[in-house]
Amino acid sequence: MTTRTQQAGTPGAVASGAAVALAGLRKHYGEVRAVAGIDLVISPGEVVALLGPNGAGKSTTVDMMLGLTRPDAGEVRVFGQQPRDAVTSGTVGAMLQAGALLDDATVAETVGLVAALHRAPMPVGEALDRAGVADLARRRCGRLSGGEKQRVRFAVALVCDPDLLVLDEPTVAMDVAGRRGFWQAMHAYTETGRTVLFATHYLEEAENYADRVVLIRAGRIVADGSVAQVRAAVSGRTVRAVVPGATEPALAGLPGVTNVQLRAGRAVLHCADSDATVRALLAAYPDAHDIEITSAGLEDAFLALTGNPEEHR
Ligand SMILES: Nc1ncnc2c1ncn2[C@@H]1O[C@H](COP(=O)(O)OP(=O)(O)OP(=O)(O)O)[C@@H](O)[C@H]1O
Repeated sequence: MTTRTQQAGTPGAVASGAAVALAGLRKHYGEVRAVAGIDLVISPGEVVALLGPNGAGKSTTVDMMLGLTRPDAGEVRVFGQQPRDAVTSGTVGAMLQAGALLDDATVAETVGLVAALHRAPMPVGEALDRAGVADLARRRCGRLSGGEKQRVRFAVALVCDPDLLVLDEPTVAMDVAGRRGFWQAMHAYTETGRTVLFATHYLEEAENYADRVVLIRAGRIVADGSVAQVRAAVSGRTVRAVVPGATEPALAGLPGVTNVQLRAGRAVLHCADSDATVRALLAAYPDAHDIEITSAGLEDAFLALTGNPEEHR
């Protein structure tokens, strides 16, 4: 699996040109080690899912990225800026789980207030439209459902027209239709080349909407790559084929093969690198046929990589 993490703790790793650069990031809360050394570089235009079990350190990482929590060690840059500067300049927009909304303000007033704080906001109407809350513009925030509040928080994040959107579990409290609408809106936004980092528990959201998945366990990154790479890192892939004339030792010698079973000419090859295996298989056995390649789901990968978490010490 390709790993895109940077050299641990190197200040130079908060590299130029990156949308987000985290280097050697650590955070304790008393005895609890919430983040235990995270190095991560996100390029402009990437859509990245931060996945991990409860208490893995996702929110703490996001908070440090936004300047809401100060790291004990390490560095954060967002488009080359300190997190707080990036937030105040409107370079980054955030949608947090518990982002406060004023009960007595209407939706349009709420989004307008945030727009007024920024130098180059998008028109309030456009932010409401994009977030799918234009029909709620005159409703007081105190009278919104949980899912509607989430969409208003999305409009608040969008209105500063940020280059980077940071979303902490954005679809919590949304129903199926709300979730679908939310991701359609997100997709439209990312098509404009913006960078998005979202923390989620929903594996299918990572699978469907992220270019890249970063898996966190006990405050550390345990996998980083495309969905396909993260899946393959856990279990590899299985190649099944009918291979006339093959023997087990010959198949075991093909590149990328970790295990072979051969029965009645039908081979089952467990592979660390199925692309290399299939190329070599066809080169050595041009008559091989009925080839199938399967991989584990992201859920299998998630469970394998995030099981047995270490103590938070
Ligand atoms: N303000 C705090 N004070 C004390 N401990 C905290 C605080 N915030 C987080 N923690 C602890 O730090 C660890 C990481 O928490 P964090 O909220 O970052 O995880 P998470 O991956 O976002 O979890 P979840 O998926 O449950 O939201 C947990 O053990 C949590 O209890």
